Amino acid sequence: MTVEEPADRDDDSDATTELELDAVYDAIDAVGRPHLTATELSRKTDLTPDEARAALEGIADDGDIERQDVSEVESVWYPTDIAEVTDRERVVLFPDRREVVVEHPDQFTRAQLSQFARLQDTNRSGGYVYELREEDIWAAPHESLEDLLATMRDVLGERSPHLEEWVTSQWERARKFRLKTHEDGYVVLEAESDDLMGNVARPKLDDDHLRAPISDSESWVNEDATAEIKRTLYEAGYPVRDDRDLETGDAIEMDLRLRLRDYQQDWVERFTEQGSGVFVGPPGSGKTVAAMGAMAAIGGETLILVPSRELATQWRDELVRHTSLTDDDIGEYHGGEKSICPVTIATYRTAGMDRHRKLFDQRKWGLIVYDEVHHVPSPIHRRSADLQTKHRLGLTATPTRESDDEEEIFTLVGPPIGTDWGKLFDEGYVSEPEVEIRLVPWGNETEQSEYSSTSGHDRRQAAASNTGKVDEIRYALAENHAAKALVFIEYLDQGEAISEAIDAPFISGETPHARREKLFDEFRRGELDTLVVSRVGDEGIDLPDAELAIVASGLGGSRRQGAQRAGRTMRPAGDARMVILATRGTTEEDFVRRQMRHLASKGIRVTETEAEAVEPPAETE
Ligand SMILES: Nc1ncnc2c1ncn2[C@@H]1O[C@H](COP(=O)(O)OP(=O)(O)OP(=O)(O)O)[C@@H](O)[C@H]1O
Repeated sequence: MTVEEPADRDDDSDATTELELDAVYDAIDAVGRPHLTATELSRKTDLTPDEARAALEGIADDGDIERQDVSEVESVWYPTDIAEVTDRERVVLFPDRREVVVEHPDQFTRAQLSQFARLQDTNRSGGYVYELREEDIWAAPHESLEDLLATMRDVLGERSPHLEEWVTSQWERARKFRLKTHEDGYVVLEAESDDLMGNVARPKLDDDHLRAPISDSESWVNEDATAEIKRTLYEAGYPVRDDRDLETGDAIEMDLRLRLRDYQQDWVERFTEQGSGVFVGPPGSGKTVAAMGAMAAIGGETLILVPSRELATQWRDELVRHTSLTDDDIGEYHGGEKSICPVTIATYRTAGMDRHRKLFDQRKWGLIVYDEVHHVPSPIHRRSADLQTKHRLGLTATPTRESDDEEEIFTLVGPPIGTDWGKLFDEGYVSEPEVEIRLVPWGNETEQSEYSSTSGHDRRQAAASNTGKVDEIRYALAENHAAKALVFIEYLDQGEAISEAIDAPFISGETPHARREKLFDEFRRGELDTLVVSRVGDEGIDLPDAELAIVASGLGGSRRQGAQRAGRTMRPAGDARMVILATRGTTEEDFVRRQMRHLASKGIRVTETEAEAVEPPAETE
């Protein structure tokens, strides 16, 4: 069969046309089966059949595709590694729904997407569905609209004028109002236009917020109501930029004793430029050290807010260890101690109490650091968000709270910085945990019928306490026999039972402080390789590092705990693994899947397996 060369073809044109391997994969996709003929390829490209055949031969010479003669005149061509086509990352955009479906996204793609979209769903065959919402664009950590659009085009692989128009309007919407300090020292709310001030701000804010108009687009505001003003306008769809010029406290001389990693240096630079922000990174990724870098860069009096006294002591130790500060420079302010110094560490609870409030409010802090900042929006801690400070820095691994007021954190404290977890995993600063959901059968019929006949909390507890999980725990421990393992449980009696079944100590909120620290130290020193822990391990207490976390029950009421527990195995040490047990066919299974979608949206690899009640593998020496 001869194929006429098209008349307009230049006679000495080279017949073997350069063809991208991707174009072959696209054509294979299009024909819908894992191979194609040269004729089919020419139909999907602008090549003649002869050119297509010559191009395929060229690619086959590189070893990327193989040829199979199927008749005298016809051959089929197929990828050497079929996975190259089936597991290839593919991005499909639905602009009208503002949805992005990604097949097999790689780590970096997921990290990029998490900067301007939220993961809505995943399916078992590696499909991820992301949605772009207003608040995602408002909170995007990019410095300019061009940077944000560049990231989007990089991920989407195409330009969508319709979508970009919407993103631009949302980006601009987040810059319609700002708070600033007038040269005479009072605080002003400035709108981009008279209409916005007249039709949006003034109707929604009252005399407690606005003292008096200064012009048609500016109002003098009540300094103590700035957090309220920001929240009210945010809820009206207008995030407020906070450019107030607040004094820093007395200068503090402070040097870091360790070199900041490049990404930490980048975080600190972006923070000092922006004036506020939240370092979002996996546990163990160096947020605390980066915060010390910010303290040294700002050089003003610093208030550090933490969720518990244990963490206050830990911060003091880390500051003395990593900086030139001495114990005398650092004060602690909580139930146990009341001293205010150039660097003061206090608990959220104390900072939220009226009788202590004036002490904090009368000081012009140069910097406030909110450690575990996902605490701030809850009622007790919201008050601390009003404290006068020039710079506001949040630290968190999980900017999501049960009530989903993630945006609150970024409104109250500042935009996210450093959400690209992909790079942190790639550079090995944090070992990416492998999170595995294991669906476990019931231990016996009685438990299953108990579950079916109960509801609410009892039903959840029945699924969580399924004794079928004990075998699976033994199996997981035996599979990872060398790893140091933490077994998380939700219910105390389940903890006792598992502790006995696997002969490992059980630590709960009822364990005396001294015994708890003793067991943690033995675990850290390797004298113990397995501990069973209750919610005491969620946060506030610095759990020892572990390579394996088994969540037998209680991913808790929130995604935060799920991520926090994943974080326990994320320390930059060896292969971090997290196994989550859920009783098959119960609400626990659905619940766990939802938790894991959140982790997957932050770039963590989540897989799912069916656990069969089998004998644990024999111990290998
Ligand atoms: N630039 C650095 N150079 C050397 N070690 C570092 C650096 N940054 C962090 N580390 C070490 O890595 C470990 C984790 O750091 P850090 O406590 O800052 O992480 P984190 O994100 O705050 O952890 P968590 O979320 O659990 O609080 C610490 O032992 C710290 O000393």
